[in-house]
Amino acid sequence: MKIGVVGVGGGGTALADALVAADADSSAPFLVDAVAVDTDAAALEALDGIADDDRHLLGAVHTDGNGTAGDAGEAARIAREERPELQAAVDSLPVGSIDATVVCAALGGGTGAGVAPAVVDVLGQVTGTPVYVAGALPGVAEVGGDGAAADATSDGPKRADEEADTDGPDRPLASNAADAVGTLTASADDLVLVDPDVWRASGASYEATWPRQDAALAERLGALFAAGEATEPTPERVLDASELTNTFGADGVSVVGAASTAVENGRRDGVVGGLLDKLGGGAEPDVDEGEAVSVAVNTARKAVTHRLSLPCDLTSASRAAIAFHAPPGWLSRRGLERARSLVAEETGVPEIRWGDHPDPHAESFRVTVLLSGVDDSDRLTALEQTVGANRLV
Ligand SMILES: Nc1nc2c(ncn2[C@@H]2O[C@H](COP(=O)(O)OP(=O)(O)OP(=O)(O)O)[C@@H](O)[C@H]2O)c(=O)[nH]1
Repeated sequence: MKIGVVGVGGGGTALADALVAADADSSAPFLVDAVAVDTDAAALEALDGIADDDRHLLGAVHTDGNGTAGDAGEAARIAREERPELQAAVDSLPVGSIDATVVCAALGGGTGAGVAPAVVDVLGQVTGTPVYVAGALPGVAEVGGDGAAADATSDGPKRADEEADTDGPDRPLASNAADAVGTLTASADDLVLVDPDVWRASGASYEATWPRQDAALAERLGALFAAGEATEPTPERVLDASELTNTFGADGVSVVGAASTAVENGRRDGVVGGLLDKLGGGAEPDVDEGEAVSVAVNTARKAVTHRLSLPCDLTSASRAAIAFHAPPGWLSRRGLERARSLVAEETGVPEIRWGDHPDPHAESFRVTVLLSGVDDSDRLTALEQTVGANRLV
C-alpha cells in the first residue's frame, strides 16, 4: 500500500519522521511523500527525514512559533483561521499516487489534538482515499495515573510545582487525548493507538522512550504497508491495498502487535561476502520445514500476546491482518497458515487476511499483526475515568 504521511505537532512529526526512516530501510518502499505541520518552529527544525519545503509552521502570529503549550482549543482556532495554509501543506501530497494517508499525532498535545482533526477533514475533501490516524496516547505517569504514584513513592511525594510537569492546568494531556480519541474515531477512517508505557523501561523517562516508541510503531506500520509492495522474490501471498483497507476501519480503534525471531539467511558477512553472494546468487539456507512452522507459530503468538501497541482484550477485535517478513526459505506456506490459525484462535477473528514479504537480507522472522475494531482496553477505560468521560470507543 502506498501511503502519504502528515505529521502534526511535536510527537506527530517525530513519528512521521520515523516512518520516513522506516521506508528508507525497507526493501519494499511504501511511502510516497511526508509533510509536517506544527505550531512549534524548533520542533520542525529538529526533524531529519522530512524535506524543508514540506515543513509547515502554523499559528506563528499567535504562538511566536513556540507551540500552544497544550491548548488544543487555541490550536483548533489556528487550524480554522489558517485553513488555506493547511490545505496548501496537504496539497503537496501527490494524492493520485497514494492508496491512503496516515496522519500522525501525539493526542495529548495541543497541536496534535487540536490540528489533527482539521487535517483529517482537509484530507477527506482532497484525497478520496482512506485517512488513518496513528495516535500516541500520553503516558500514564504523564497524566498522573498509577505510574505517577509509583514515581512519587520512589522520590518522596511530588510537590505541587512538580505536578505541573505532568498534567497541570497548562498541559491538559488527558483531556486533550480523550477529546481527540472521541473526535478521530468518528471522523478518520481508523485510529491506530500507541501507548508509550508499552515501550517505557522501568524508571526511564518518557523523553528517552519516545524515539524507540516512534521507531517501533513506524516499523510495524511499515511492515504492513510494505507487504503489498514486495515483488522480488515472489511472495506466497500479497496483502494488497484493498485487503488492508478492508481490515482497517472496523468500529473501535486499531492496535498493531509485532514480534521477531532471529533466523539464518545464508548471506555471507562483509563486502567480500556480499560480492560472493551476488556472483553466486546467495546461499539460501536449507530450512527444515518443521522448524519454519514452529518459528512462524511461536513468533505469531508473541506478536499478539506481547507488546501490542495498546494493551487490550484481543478478543474484542473484529478484523485482523498479518504481514510476515523473513528470508524466503523460512516462509513456508504451512507455517504461515498455521500462524494465521493461531492468531484466529487467540483473537476469535475467523477470516484473517495475510501476506508475506520475502527478503533475502532479512535477519529475522518477523510477524506484524493489525487488529481492528478493538473496543476493550483498560488503558482507554483509565483515560475515560481520568477525565470523567463516557466510553470513548
Ligand atoms: N511519541 C512521541 N511523543 C512525544 C514526542 N514529543 C512529545 N511527545 C508527547 O506527546 C504529547 C504532546 O506533546 P507534543 O507532541 O510536543 O505537543 P504538540 O502536539 O506539539 O502540541 P503543543 O501543546 O502545541 O506543543 C505529550 O504526551 C508528550 O509527552 C515525541 O517525539 N514522540
